[in-house]
Amino acid sequence: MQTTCDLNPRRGRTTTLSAARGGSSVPSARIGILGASGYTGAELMRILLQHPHANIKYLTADRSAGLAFSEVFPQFSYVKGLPRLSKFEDMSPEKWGQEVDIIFCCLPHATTQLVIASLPPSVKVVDLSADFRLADIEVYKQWYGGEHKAPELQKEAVYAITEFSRDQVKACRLVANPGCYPTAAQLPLVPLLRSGLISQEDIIIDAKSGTTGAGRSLKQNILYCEVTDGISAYGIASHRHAPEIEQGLREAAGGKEVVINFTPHLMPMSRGILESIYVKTAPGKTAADLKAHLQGVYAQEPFVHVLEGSKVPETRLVRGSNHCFINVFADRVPGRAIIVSAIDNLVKGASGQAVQNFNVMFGYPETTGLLSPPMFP
Ligand SMILES: NC(=O)C1=CN([C@@H]2O[C@H](COP(=O)(O)OP(=O)(O)OC[C@H]3O[C@@H](n4cnc5c(N)ncnc54)[C@H](OP(=O)(O)O)[C@@H]3O)[C@@H](O)[C@H]2O)C=CC1
Ligand SMILES: CC(=O)N[C@@H](CCC(=O)OP(=O)(O)O)C(=O)O
Repeated sequence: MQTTCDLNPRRGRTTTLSAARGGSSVPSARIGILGASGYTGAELMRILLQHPHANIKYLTADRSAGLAFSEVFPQFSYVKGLPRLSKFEDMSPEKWGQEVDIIFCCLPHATTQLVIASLPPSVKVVDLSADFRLADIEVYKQWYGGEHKAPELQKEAVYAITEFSRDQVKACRLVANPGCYPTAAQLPLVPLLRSGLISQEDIIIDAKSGTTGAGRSLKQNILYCEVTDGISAYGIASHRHAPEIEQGLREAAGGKEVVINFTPHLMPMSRGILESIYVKTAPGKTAADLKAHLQGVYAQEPFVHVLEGSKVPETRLVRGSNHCFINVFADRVPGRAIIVSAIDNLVKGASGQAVQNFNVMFGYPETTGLLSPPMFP
């Protein structure tokens, strides 16, 4: 059992563990968070403040640069050991690039590539934006509307849903953390395509998200009055997560082309992603076969759970946790199955998975800092 956990971001490079763990010292990682004043930044702070090997050195912001940490995040003001007056810095890697072992990039896409390219090569990176997710920079240009500014770095980036990529993550410098919708879709679909239990054709993903998915900056479409008491589809047939999901599914299908129908919806809730996914089963296979396969694949996984019986995954059951809940149901239509997948967009869909990847990169137990149970209701 751990007995001491110093939450002070300015602390030294080692964390003392208890005698029960052999009295050893495990090196802490010196961390910078770029874009720390947004939603994924706040969620990273919430997780890393409970992480025994996280030594948070720098937090950057744009509009909030120069503001006190406690002013932007009053919720953390009374966490023991946090200096209340520490301020958000501006983005000047030359000031701090030498003093961190890892940065988490929580910046809007297209703002990260040059920043990461300017860092010393010894600094590891987990990028939460979409800047390094698409392996083909032409596809990036088509969906993100501009040339990729760090094509060489793109080649070394590892797209990492942790459960599928541990060996590559261990060895890499730059992790492209997946998007929230793609995480909820690929966790059930990748094993099913790899095993040939479903067809790569006719995959329909009907997705719903809470408004934190859109970030913390002011936007008319996420104002309370625009979102409450209703549901709206957006990005119809044009959402940039479609090519990201297809990239992962194509690899799982052994390179065969996979084209999905993907429609996201905005829901009047702060957190959560729910996806109802419609698939065609392979000849002779049933929904029960799909479920049994996923149960086998995820039996030992700490964060991915195939629910028992006909229990239905819900966003409120995973809220605030790094868990993904999945279940598979037989459709009324012969030869088809319905998969339901739920995550918290800010945790398994962003900052939780980022910390899971960080743990793998630095050789810490993968669940470190991530074992808080879901908040309910
Ligand atoms: N929200 C979610 O559920 C998910 C988000 N992501 C991705 O993670 C990244 C962060 O998302 P999120 O936290 O929601 O976004 P927010 O809008 O909440 O936060 C963005 C952060 O970046 C800073 N920032 C904005 N523009 C610039 C700029 N030009 N230069 C430097 N800093 C800047 C902001 O500073 P300030 O506030 O001070 O202006 C803020 O700290 C995005 O790429 C997003 O697509 C990925 C998965 C899920
Ligand atoms: C509700 C909402 O607006 N969600 C965001 C997705 C958030 C996410 O995962 O996105 P990135 O690919 O930007 O990292 C969107 O649809 O653009």
